[in-house]
Amino acid sequence: MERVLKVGILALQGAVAEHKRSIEKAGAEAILVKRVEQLSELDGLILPGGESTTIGRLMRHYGFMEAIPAFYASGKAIFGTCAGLILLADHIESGETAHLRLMDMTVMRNAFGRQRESFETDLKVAGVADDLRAVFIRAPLITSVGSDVEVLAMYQDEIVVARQERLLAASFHPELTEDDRLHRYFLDIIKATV
Ligand SMILES: NC(=O)CC[C@H](N)C(=O)O
Repeated sequence: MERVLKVGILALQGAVAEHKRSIEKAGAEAILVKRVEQLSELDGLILPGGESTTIGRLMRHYGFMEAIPAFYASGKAIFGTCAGLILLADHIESGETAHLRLMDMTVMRNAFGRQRESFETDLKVAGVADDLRAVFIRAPLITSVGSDVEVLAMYQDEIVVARQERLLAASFHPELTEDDRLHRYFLDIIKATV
């Protein structure tokens, strides 16, 4: 029998409980991660949405800036949503947010401006769904990607879901809907690593 995957959710700030619920619904065990020592028991890690500057500051304080790249280098998978996507990026346009520089892409924070602070839409996500429900809240955009990054979804000519090997990034909040297909896709990425 397949063992149950253990997926950590970085629980320093942000939409933590919602990701826990989605991961459990998708059939894996969710572990709230507050200390770097917990990473060793995980098969994969989610960086949630929230406030990227705050999360980045706390990550630096608690040693995650070194521990998460080491976790990735050991062959594990990471999924960043919204603020979590910002934290994965190699480069952030303007601003001094501390970030991990793991994924070869440039992002712009709060890219939709004040008029469209939050909205919902259905997205076609390659290999995942033709109509994934996506909730955007003060969302970032991916403004450019390197050659190793696969673009999985666009919204009005802008990149909103991308993957680089075992890194997955979405600019919206997949954990705020009942639609858990992107979490299941992440579990499939993890399964290929264990
Ligand atoms: N919902 C979110 O995660 C928003 C991200 C937030 N605007 C930031 O830049 O950190």
